[in-house]
Amino acid sequence: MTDIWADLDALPRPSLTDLFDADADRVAAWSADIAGLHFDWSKTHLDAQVVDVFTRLAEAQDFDAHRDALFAGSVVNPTEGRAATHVAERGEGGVDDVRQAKALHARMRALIDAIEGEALGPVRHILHIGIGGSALGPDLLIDALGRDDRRYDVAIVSNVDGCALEEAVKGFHPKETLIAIASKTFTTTETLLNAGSALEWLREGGVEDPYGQVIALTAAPDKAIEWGVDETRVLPFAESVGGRYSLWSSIGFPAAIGLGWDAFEAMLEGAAEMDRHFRLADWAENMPLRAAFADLYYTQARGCETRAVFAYDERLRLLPAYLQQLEMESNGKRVTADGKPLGRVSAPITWGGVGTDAQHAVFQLLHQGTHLVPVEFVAAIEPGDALDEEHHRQLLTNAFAQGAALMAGRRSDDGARNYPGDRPSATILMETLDPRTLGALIAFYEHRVFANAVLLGISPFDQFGVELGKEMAKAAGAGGGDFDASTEDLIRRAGL
Ligand SMILES: O=P(O)(O)OC[C@H]1O[C@](O)(CO)[C@@H](O)[C@@H]1O
Repeated sequence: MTDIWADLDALPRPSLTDLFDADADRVAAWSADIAGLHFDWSKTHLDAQVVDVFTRLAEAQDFDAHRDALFAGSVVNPTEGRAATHVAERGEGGVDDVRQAKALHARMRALIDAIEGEALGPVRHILHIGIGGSALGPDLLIDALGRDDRRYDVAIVSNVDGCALEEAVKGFHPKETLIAIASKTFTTTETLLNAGSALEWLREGGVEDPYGQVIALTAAPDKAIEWGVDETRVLPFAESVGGRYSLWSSIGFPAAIGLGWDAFEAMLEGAAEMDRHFRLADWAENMPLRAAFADLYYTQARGCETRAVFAYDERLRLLPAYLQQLEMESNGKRVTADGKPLGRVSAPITWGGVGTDAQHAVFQLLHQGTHLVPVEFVAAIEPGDALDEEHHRQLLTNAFAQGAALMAGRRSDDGARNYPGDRPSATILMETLDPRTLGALIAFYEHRVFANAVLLGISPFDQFGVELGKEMAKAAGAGGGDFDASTEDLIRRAGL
């Protein structure tokens, strides 16, 4: 293994323009079309030699066995001793997991039918309360796909800051609002506090039986029932579906009801198509694996501490936030799956924004700063707007021009006007942004995270790093805890 990393460091470092000059077919060689998505990794520094080193790493890390285990529903989360069955939600996992996921989807659909049939009274607004993986996925789906023809007003509340809940219910009528409490564990303090306050809002709005307007989306049905949700309105999902991988399960309820069941199913099908690609494609053509090679090349060989994702599509403005949790909570680890020090850097910091806005804010650093930041552009060929086509033309030309400028740079004797160039970017171009393609896109990112984890020997499906802060917040809230002088002073000043 040591040899592999040493070999990586010893590789020659041709510039991007050298790589293009040396291979007339570079674009075709480093591009792929999968599930309605075009992936162009040609403006990265991947070449045959880099891939060769990482192929040896994949062999040394038994990549195929890990991937098979993921799709078989075997234990791939060793620290918690469980499988990760998000692929089964798309029909691509072990037989029993797929059967269970289908049954639970059927239950979700039946409840949606009942809600649409007004079995729970008239519903016009859906208030989804959850945080992290129980909010970011549904939020992304609804924001991206439900701009024009949302069947219900859907608001997603996560922050414990009461301003978030107050804002969310503005314009909602309590008697026509359904509350969906989304929490895998049903113990998350922010979610339960928001849920309690939402019930109070219903009560104050004249709803006689507020619990009658509440459903739960959870892997802990007993806890939801204990909290007061009627058993018939609990939509369970499997414990083995990780929070940040859960939008395919009942956590996706707001998308399934807000966009319609057909859209939800199309999203699952798009993800399944990407699953099949990841499971079956040879390493040389396997896009999530290839992207992971590039990710690792930049973090391990080029010292990149961050990577930036820019959606050149307003509908995907929540994508960077979604990816932050997916990538950083999964692979932001300092030990290997068996608890030994990693001895290397792990996941880069994911950040980003929306184009073209970001060009006028952060691109200065990308073009001329001292940090090397691999950039990713995500765009759709078909416009989402009905305005003059000049809008979309400018949107796409800007995205493509940024990639070109990062790579080519421009020499000048005037340092301030010199663009060094040779800065990498990758582009994902969708034919059209629809449920199927978005499902495939998200599944691509999931598998890329998994491939990165396997190559580094990390366990991507736990998140112990978030526990300590939660415990200390609880202690502080309960007036206990043994804090440092600074924290004690802040607590005192805030009158807590
Ligand atoms: O769905 P839950 O159990 O409320 O947890 C919410 C989020 O909290 C985390 O555990 C991190 O704090 C995430 O992994 C999860 O998505």
